[in-house]
Amino acid sequence: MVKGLFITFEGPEGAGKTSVIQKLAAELTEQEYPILLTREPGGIAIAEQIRHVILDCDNTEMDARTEALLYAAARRQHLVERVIPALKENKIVLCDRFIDSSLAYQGYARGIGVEDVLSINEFATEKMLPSLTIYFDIEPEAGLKRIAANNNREINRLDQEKLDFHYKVKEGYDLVKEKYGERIRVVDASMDFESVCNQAREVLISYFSKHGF
Ligand SMILES: Nc1ncnc2c1ncn2[C@@H]1O[C@H](COP(=O)(O)OP(=O)(O)OP(=O)(O)O)[C@@H](O)[C@H]1O
Ligand SMILES: Cc1cn([C@H]2C[C@H](O)[C@@H](COP(=O)(O)O)O2)c(=O)[nH]c1=O
Repeated sequence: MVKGLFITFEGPEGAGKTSVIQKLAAELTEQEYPILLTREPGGIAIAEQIRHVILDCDNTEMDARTEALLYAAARRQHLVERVIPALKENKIVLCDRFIDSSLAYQGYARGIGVEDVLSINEFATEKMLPSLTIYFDIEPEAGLKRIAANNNREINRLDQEKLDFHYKVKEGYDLVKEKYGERIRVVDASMDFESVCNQAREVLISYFSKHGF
């Protein structure tokens, strides 16, 4: 039986998801919450290899459906190998991106269709969804500026898409928020780092206490 909490973090490029989750995961672990921090695509060896194929290839001509299938394949392996076993051990799994990224990026921004991308992902996940998603809300240009200002961050194939694409990603997320509003909480990610951490921490702690943690 699956017992823990499965919580995901979503948003456009450079919204601050990774930085905020890393800080909060360290704090919450210190406070003895049973946290597992992981990411998509990746988190385990096979999925990290798939990440490399999707994001680090020189081939800018990767077919949109191939891309969608690769994300779904990485998701499947990560779910069965890492997420589900941790949930069975009653852990709180914090995952940097999940299915909503596929719906926004591949389904909407690439133009494959949100319903088609949902359907291959339902096959991959056997319809498993997170119970809570924290959405980092920021204008695409502001997020991209943050990435450009950080010389240490790798720039991947999707970061390099035109600004238009990133605006479509945001529109895709708007559809996702309409469709799954009951599990999605929005934080204002345009604020300074400490304020964004405070907003996300508040959502998490109140969710944990409502769910027996
Ligand atoms: N609130 C903030 N204000 C200013 N800069 C920030 C803020 N949060 C994060 N940053 C910086 O912005 C950059 C992008 O942050 P981060 O990698 O955490 O974003 P992300 O949402 O995980 O991006 P991506 O999904 O594209 O990997 C980093 O250089 C980080 O230090
Ligand atoms: C899970 C997932 C991710 N993406 C995109 C979003 C980002 O451009 C990269 C992941 O890089 P990050 O630095 O770890 O955020 O992949 C996507 O298009 N579809 C997905 O399902």
